[in-house]
Amino acid sequence: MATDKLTFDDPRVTHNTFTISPTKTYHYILASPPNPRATVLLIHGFPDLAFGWRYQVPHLLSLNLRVIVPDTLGYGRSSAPQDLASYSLKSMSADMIALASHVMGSEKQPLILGGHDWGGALVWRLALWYPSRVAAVFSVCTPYSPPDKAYLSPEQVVARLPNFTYQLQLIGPEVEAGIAGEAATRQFVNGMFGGRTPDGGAVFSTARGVIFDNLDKVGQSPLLSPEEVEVYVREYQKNGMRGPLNWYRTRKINYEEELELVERGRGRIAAPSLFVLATKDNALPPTMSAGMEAHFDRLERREVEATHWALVEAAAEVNGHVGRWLEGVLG
Ligand SMILES: O=C(NCCCc1ccccc1)N[C@H]1CC[C@H](OCc2c(F)cccc2F)CC1
Repeated sequence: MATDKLTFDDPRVTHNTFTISPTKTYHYILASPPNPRATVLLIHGFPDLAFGWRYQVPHLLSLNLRVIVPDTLGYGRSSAPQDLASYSLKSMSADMIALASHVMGSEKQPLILGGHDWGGALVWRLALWYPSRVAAVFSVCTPYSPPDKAYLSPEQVVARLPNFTYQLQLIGPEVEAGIAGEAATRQFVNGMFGGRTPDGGAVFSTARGVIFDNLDKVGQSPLLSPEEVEVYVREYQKNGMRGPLNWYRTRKINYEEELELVERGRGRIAAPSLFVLATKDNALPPTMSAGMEAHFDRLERREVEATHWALVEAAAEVNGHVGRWLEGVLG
């Protein structure tokens, strides 16, 4: 099926803001059918935006679902607070529940969570922190990993998972300083979304992170139209890269906050869950999800032939898997 996608100012959606505190406002896209049977909250990853779910929103609308899609903390038209603690998964889980409660009001309809990449890591933690609020949860690309019983530094994680080596660069000052302003952001977006240099060079690799020498030679992304690249460039001007990169700087805070879950023996997800694996995602390779079903009561696993950008590259397949799974969940 030809996969319909939203434009940024699509008439089928509204753009809204929700203020949590004086320093924390979220911008979110809302798509509401007349009598929705459930609400889906979609959480994007790095380096993305609410706009990153543009191929999924029309399909979910067609299933008579209301869809809430925020720019997550640090991104787009949402706030990028200075304090690192605001970017912990526990803190952002509370923000997402507050946003969903605000939109759903007193309605007692099911809340379904969907995440991609870092948004996948967040929806798994939301299911742990708010089990009574979450009717079902799906993640594209990001497997579930239970809260750590012992602290592992980023360096120790990389020793175990070499595919995360790029995170050592993202935690540091280089990308925050080097990807600023329209030109560098345009090169970064084209490169992160598959653009290559004339001799086929990449702008990013999991082993090296951002390859700055290739930035000014990168061509057009094969996954985004030039107009879509300009959406990312425009939306990234307000906050820059500090907010997005802060998600990589909260390992210690996440560990300390999540000890509470370990102590209460809450590392298991009871809600109906779906994991959609991307066979060519070299940041989150298939090996990482081995054995994750041990932590679930009801996990469905599917896979799509795609790189990290499965939401775009395999939009119809992702929509098909999520749609069929939702029909089973909603009955
Ligand atoms: O860094 C991320 N995405 C950027 C990908 C950039 C890219 C663009 C284009 C092509 C390839 C790559 N994602 C994060 C998402 C959360 C993950 O942390 C949670 C976690 C663990 F810590 C341990 C075990 C499993 C687990 F999911 C860590 C990677």
